[in-house]
Amino acid sequence: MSKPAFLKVVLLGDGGVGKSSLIQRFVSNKFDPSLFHTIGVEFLNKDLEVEGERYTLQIWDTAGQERFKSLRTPFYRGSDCCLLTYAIDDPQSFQNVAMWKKEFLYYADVKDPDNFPFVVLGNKSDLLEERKVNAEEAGLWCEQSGGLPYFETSAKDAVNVDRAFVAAIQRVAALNHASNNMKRNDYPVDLSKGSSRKSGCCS
Ligand SMILES: Nc1nc2c(ncn2[C@@H]2O[C@H](COP(=O)(O)OP(=O)(O)OP(=O)(O)O)[C@@H](O)[C@H]2O)c(=O)[nH]1
Repeated sequence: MSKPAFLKVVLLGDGGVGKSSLIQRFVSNKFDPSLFHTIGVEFLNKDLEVEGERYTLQIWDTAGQERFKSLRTPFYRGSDCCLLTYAIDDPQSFQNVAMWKKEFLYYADVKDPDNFPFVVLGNKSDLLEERKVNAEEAGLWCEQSGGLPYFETSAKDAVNVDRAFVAAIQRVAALNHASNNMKRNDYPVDLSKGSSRKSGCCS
């Protein structure tokens, strides 16, 4: 059996939007309402299978508070995907999603920023009464930012958390598949170049 593919996943977003809680829900299926702010960065691993492929995810939880910026940014490099998180009861955290995307792209130094697999999460969807960011507005922003997948999640009630992580993996897989296809599509072109060179040389 082939080894699982290793993917580094990083969660970014303002302090208190629920990044640690989402990871805890996804990895351990638990919710701890007394979680305290993350200091710096931490990571957890999770193995799972998506569409017949095995993956080991290394999920990086970062501290969203501004004072921890210099501690978290060195860990963005080498990420395969990034979950940009806000809380639906916190409009400032939604405004800051663009800033988080920019910060990630600046420090992660990715090859193809326009096609990097981001997924956007509007967390705390259980707080319906306190909602201040509507789903349409968030969906529109994602659409205008290159068609980023968007999920409203609740780490508390276990809503859409698995789906969001799986969507992130599928996005990475689709992009890898597209680039492999591109390499395969290049192949006949190279061959034909080779054969024309060859014929040039020998005629
Ligand atoms: N109602 C509700 N509360 C949540 C949810 N997710 C997290 N919380 C609460 O929000 C608070 C902050 O959650 P954390 O997971 O620590 O947030 P964080 O984004 O990791 O915060 P930093 O470590 O400071 O960056 C905690 O009190 C959580 O219990 C959710 O889906 N619904």
